[in-house]
Amino acid sequence: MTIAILGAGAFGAALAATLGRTTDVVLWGRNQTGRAIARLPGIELPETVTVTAEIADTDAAEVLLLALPMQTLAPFVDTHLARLSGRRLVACCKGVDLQSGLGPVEILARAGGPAPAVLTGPSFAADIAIGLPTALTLACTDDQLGARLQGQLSTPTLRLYRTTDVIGAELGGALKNVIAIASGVVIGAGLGDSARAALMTRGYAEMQRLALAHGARPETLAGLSGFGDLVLTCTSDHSRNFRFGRALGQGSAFDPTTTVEGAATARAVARIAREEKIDMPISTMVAALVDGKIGLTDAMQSLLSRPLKPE
Ligand SMILES: NC(=O)C1=CN([C@@H]2O[C@H](COP(=O)(O)OP(=O)(O)OC[C@H]3O[C@@H](n4cnc5c(N)ncnc54)[C@H](OP(=O)(O)O)[C@@H]3O)[C@@H](O)[C@H]2O)C=CC1
Ligand SMILES: O=C(CO)COP(=O)(O)O
Repeated sequence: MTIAILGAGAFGAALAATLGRTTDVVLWGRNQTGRAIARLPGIELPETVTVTAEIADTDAAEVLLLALPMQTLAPFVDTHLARLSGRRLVACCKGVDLQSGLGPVEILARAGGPAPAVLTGPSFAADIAIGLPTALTLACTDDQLGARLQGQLSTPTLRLYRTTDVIGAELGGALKNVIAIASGVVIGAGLGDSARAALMTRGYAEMQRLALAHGARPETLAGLSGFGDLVLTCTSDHSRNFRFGRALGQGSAFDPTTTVEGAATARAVARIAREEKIDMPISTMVAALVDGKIGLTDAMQSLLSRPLKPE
């Protein structure tokens, strides 16, 4: 069996590194030259991994993993619709499309074919790539197909759990990035670990509020793709979303070429919350902060002065 990975960034390359230990992999990057991965330096890919900039090299693969930043997924699918049509597709991105408000699986469904899946959960690319133990969620509405993918995409160090709750898995992965930015802001502004714990907990409450309103199951939010990834991303310096938030909190500069999924997702979530009248104060505040519509002091004041209420 051959697995193709579209997107030779950090996550795509990490998946290639681990999957290449048990199967043949084609890793495609639009600007890729040679085998070194610019966004995951120092990783040597196994010989079983073919690295290419020619997308036609992915045409024979049985499964296609799309490891692209969320806001590039819809234009990518539209551009390559004929090539993706009818294929077995797995989204490996976290976020909500700003233009449509859709998650990655609904976007992949435009290509027709078998039910698309999403692979999400707590994992840093660098950990996966060097074979540290990692557990992720594979969500697919078709459980038979999900079971097959679970087997095909698990490796001795990458353990996949399976669910049919695609909405829950997608929204957990998308929303935790927004809360991770907020956690970074709290730490960057010197507000302390207690404030971060409060924010993570209330952030989790609002993740559940939105996800359950969209039909997600509570146990999915409590699992790897929700709570698990929230904990990892809000507490680790390895997270780009956390570091971006910390820079905001410190008032320092941040490299604009870094992928920070939570920024656009915060805007999308703030709009959905407004339209659907769902109370999402932290995500709404992150969107306003990211867009420079509110300052840090006012944002904190606004969160702390909300009416007291039952937990
Ligand atoms: N990194 C991680 O630890 C993890 C990441 N993820 C998720 O994986 C997804 C991808 O992130 P990640 O790999 O880290 O991001 P990176 O920034 O490391 O890489 C993004 C890759 O996407 C490519 N790309 C961007 N736009 C396009 C486009 N329009 N067409 C084709 N290729 C494009 C970039 O190519 P170029 O370099 O040419 O711009 C780059 O190779 C995100 O949703 C992220 O949340 C999930 C779990 C872990
Ligand atoms: O999703 C991730 C960990 O599960 C990676 O987090 P960042 O995108 O914040 O680096």
